[in-house]
Amino acid sequence: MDKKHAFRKNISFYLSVVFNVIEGMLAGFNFIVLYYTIKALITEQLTMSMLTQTILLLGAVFVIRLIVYAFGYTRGQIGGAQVSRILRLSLGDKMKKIPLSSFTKAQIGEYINATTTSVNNYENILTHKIGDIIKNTSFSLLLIGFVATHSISAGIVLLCSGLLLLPSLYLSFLMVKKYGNEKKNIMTKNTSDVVEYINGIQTLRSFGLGGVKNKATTDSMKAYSDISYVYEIKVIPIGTIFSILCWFSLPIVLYLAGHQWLAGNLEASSFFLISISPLFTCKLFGTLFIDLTSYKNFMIAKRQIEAVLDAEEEPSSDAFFEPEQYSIAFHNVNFAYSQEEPVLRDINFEIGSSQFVAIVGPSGSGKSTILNLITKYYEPNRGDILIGQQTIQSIATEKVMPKISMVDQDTFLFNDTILNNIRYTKPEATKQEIINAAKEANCHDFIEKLAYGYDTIIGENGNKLSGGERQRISIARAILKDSPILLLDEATASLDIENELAVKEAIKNLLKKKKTVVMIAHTLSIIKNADNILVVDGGQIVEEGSHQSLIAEEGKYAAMWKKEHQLSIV
Ligand SMILES: Nc1ncnc2c1ncn2[C@@H]1O[C@H](COP(=O)(O)OP(=O)(O)OP(=O)(O)O)[C@@H](O)[C@H]1O
Repeated sequence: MDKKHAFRKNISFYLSVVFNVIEGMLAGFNFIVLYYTIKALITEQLTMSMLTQTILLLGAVFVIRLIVYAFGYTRGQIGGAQVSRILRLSLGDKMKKIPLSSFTKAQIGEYINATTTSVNNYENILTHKIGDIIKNTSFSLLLIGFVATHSISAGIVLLCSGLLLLPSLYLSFLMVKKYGNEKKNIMTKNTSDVVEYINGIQTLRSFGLGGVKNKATTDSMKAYSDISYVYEIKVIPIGTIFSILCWFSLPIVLYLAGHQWLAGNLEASSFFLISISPLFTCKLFGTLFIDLTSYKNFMIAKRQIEAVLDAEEEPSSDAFFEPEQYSIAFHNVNFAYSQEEPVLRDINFEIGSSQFVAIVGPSGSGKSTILNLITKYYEPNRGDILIGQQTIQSIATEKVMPKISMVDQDTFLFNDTILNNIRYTKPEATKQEIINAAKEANCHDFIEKLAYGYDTIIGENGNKLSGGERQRISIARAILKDSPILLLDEATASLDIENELAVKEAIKNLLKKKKTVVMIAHTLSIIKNADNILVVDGGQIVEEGSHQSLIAEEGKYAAMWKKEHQLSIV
């Protein structure tokens, strides 16, 4: 869906504009009726029947106005809701196309604000602000026009007081541009910080950094309240000065109308009408100033939505991807998360279809990055990655991902039942298939012991489960998905002995399946039988071979093996 279509207004919106103009006119009509009643009173022509007719007329206008208001309001609400629905769908659609590498901490705040606050604000412009602005403008113009038919000079004064809106709005728009944008940026950062804070609340509390001591979040909240204060401080004086200047129209109009009346050029009823008109116009102009400033402010929301809709998309491709076999190859692959720091340098390896290859190496050496490139979370800066002899850079992520199962260190679980969490990778799976996968993943027994078994809701990101249990659920997902490539990031070192053994057993069951397996191993005993072991250090493959050959080589791998065994003896 293109950007133009996402913001396109609909017939309901335009109808609400028409109804708002009519409502503004009808509000002015009351004023005119009042004028003729007063005129009849002053000229002593007011009779009971005339008064009754006037009241009936006002009653009828009131009912018509009520109907027009109801229609205008409902149309405006429906129109606005339809636009924001299309906007939300467009944003959701866009999110699917944005490369995963763009979901950085800063961008997350931007995306959350764009899809929530900004869409709400933009909807508010359509459903309330535009209608109010149109209504008040048409009422003001009708009033000024009516006054001008009795006294041109008074009409000009009222018009001039209205025109004071132009310089005032120019100044307030400058403030909105300066501080409104800054406010938006701070709010975006604030959202990112709050998301990070909530995600890390357990860790923060364990270090006693929960409340006010969490400086980053507190600072960002303070920065937001500071900028909001500065913004108000800058805009309020402009509105106040405008109001004061606008109210000068009252004595001037009084003087002009009085002068005309004394000279016998104005009827008493017209004098009365003209003298009270500034009371209405000043109120209307004040409201217009506030509404137009808010309108400008809300337009920042529109730009924030536009920025997300304009974000660079992953290159799409119609290329076919159904390889006959699932070998994986890296040819001279170079990669850096940021330009200054290369993470992988000239990586070359071949993994035959259905082979089991392990990657080992020190922390930060680039092991997970290799998996991130196979899953297309990131694209290499140089070199080629091939699956089944097809270069995957030219293939859409959604075509590659179904061929890969990933068992990561950070298992993401939904706040749903265990059954649904496992089923996630194969929505059509039967309960029996899920139970079989859970048995192979070594989690059936602990699930059965839970009060509601497979129907147990596991909490936000599975927080009711232990680390080992979460990992086994993730393995069950991979078993159920049954894709030809399996990427594993084994992280059993942080588990207690019971969980470590259970996870290792589950991994062994997973490895029995005939798949192309790439496994990052943090403990070496589990990969002794791998077809090939890649030893990564400083973003390069420094050794490669079977367990026996690497031990015989007496290099890095042999040293790691020795250390692990010394540790296990201790
Ligand atoms: N998203 C990222 N943005 C920027 N730098 C990153 C990102 N992810 C990893 N890095 C950096 O890239 C380097 C390699 O990280 P990687 O996670 O691939 O190492 P690893 O060998 O898997 O480490 P570990 O065994 O500790 O998981 C590290 O210096 C790390 O700080």
